[in-house]
Amino acid sequence: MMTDSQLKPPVSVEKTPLKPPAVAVLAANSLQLPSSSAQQLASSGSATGNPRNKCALKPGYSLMSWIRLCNSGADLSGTGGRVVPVSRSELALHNQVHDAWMAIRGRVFNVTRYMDFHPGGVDELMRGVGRDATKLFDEVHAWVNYPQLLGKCYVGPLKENVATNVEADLIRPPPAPTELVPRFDWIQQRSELTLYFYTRRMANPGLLLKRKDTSEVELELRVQMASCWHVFDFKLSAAVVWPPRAVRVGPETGKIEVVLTKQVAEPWLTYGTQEISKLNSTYAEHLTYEVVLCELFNHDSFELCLQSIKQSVLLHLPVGYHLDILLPHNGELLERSYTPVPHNCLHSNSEQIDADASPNVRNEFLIKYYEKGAVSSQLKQLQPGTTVQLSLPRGNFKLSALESHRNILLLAAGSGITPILSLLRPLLKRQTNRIERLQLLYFNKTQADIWLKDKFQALQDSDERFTCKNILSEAGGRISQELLTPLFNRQQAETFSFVAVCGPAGFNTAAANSLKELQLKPEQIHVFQG
Ligand code: HEM
Repeated sequence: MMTDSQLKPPVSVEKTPLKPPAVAVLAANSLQLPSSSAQQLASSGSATGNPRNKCALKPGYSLMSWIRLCNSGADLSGTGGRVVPVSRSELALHNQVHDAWMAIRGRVFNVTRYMDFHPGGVDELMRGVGRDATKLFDEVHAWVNYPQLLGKCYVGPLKENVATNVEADLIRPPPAPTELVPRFDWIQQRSELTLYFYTRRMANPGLLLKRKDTSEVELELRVQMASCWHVFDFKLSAAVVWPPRAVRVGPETGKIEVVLTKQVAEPWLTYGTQEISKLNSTYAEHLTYEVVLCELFNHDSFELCLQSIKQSVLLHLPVGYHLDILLPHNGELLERSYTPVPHNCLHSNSEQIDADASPNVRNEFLIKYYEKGAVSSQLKQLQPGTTVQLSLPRGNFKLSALESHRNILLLAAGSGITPILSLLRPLLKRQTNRIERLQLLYFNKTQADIWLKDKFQALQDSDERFTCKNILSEAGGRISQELLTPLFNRQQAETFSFVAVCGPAGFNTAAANSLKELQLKPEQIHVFQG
């Protein structure tokens, strides 16, 4: 009898070879793993704990042993810690198993000591030595976090790249391919089917998952990358339970994982079939949602919870994106943009601003109402069961723009906190170029106006990198250059190098002007327009 762990998709059904879902989960400066994953990985030898690892590593060559070696002070680059620019002809000389260098994205690594630790095996790694292996590396596993794994093996820049800023090169995302179609993969266990989609690092993808009618085998899955949607129409081999058991979208890894429960627990020969198509940025669609909850949150705001009709749609927004809520009223269509608050932020028992992998069949909003506000005053009166329309997620926020920044300042005013809120978790969880300091200045009129005060306090208590300071206009606090100047002390190494701003138009303009006066460049500022 087959056990779950023995069930693997037959390779023949795939056009491309099956590759594992993989991203190295490593802390930035030193190679470290959270202890639970470290234990898990120590036994699997895979950078991700992925059980489908192809190559059995020799005893003593697990990921943990590699981390230990990296932290041992051994000279893994062979240059005694010096950074040495390397010409192509020099690189070509290091093409032996006992003397192996490899260039990836203009940076040369000495991979000699990594050979036996490489989960794909020595022969595979040897395919890239003595040359620029960027293309090959990306073809096999673009998601692997090589700067971190090979940090101690860095020899120097490839000479034609010497003129570039090497440090920036370390953290710069790979150039975006003009047309990147997410790569699909799948694995199964007796009772589960997991679909994987790989976009690219820092792609910050969005996801829309739709059950077709009430079908248990037909699913439409759309991956949003910037303004383009890649559509995967699935006809599964057999019925699955709706909604999925878990959905994980990695803004940083670019990996999407959808775990479906099979209605009948048995091995499948294949996942089924799929057709791929593309929708361009002009594509507009409205999704019908119903109100499940609409109740006061504080003296001038309310909470609105929307769920897709028959729970047939699951929506994960790219970080920093928003939706338009559309509401018919007196023959007109009222329309206003709102950013949902992170999943579980309002209703989890925990004080944490956090989310889990439970599928997002609901979207929750915190909305400030204005007595004379055409949209908010109408939305506030919605009764459970009423339907509204939601647009597809929109936005121009680029998570990758923050990748090279470790000290980030967030300026939010009033309800402008919602897009800022969506950044907290992805930034604090970022593995590459780990955040050092994330400071939120939250501007409100009075104490009573502050949203989610306890959650911010809890986050501050649990993560020393995060601080939240409330600034009240009733106490004379307001956005100004004087207020911001002390935060930009260029003598300090950890001065803020990126600022995200969201508030009413006047606040945004004042913040942007002050930041310009403080010599921040436009690429160091993102203003979410309210
Ligand atoms: C450029 C030449 C390379 C080739 C041809 C290559 C090939 C492979 C192959 C075939 C696998 C198994 C993946 C699969 O089963 O589909 C693999 C896994 C892996 N490789 Fe490489 N590799 C190369 C370079 C590197 C480098 C430079 C690193 C260092 C960071 C690396 C790190 C990894 C990791 C961490 C895995 C395991 C991924 C997982 O946990 O699922 N590889 N490689």
